Amino acid sequence: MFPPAERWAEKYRCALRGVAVAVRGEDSFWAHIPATIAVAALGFWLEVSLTEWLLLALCIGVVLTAELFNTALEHLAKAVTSEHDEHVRNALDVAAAAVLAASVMAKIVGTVIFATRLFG
Ligand SMILES: Nc1ncnc2c1ncn2[C@@H]1O[C@H](COP(=O)(O)OP(=O)(O)OP(=O)(O)O)[C@@H](O)[C@H]1O
Repeated sequence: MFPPAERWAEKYRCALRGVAVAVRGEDSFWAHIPATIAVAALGFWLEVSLTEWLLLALCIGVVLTAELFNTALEHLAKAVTSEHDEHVRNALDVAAAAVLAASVMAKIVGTVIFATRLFG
């Protein structure tokens, strides 16, 4: 059955709390802010098309989503053990690799869009 409205409200409250936890506790989250501002500024300056805006927004969303999952795993890892554990290490490194992969892909898409506008 479809959850009642109060359950949805609770789900959204938890999700928004998750955003607050990630933004407050995670330095690397803030590293994406200058890049996001630079992308938006370049987008306005170079007057990118609607499709290009959507692609850029998708890239930013994917990077931030990967960062949220990475932060979630870091919290879980801290709860599981404070000892050195190779499985925890692998899980955290793979999560960090996901952020790296999303960031590299976003940089490629952004560079192609802006370079095409500048030199195309
Ligand atoms: N319990 C553990 N066992 C083994 N390796 C670990 C463990 N905790 C962390 N590591 C290693 O340290 C790396 C960094 O861990 P983590 O991301 O939790 O710390 P951090 O440097 O504080 O990161 P951030 O600044 O993003 O919070 C991990 O990618 C992993 O390789």
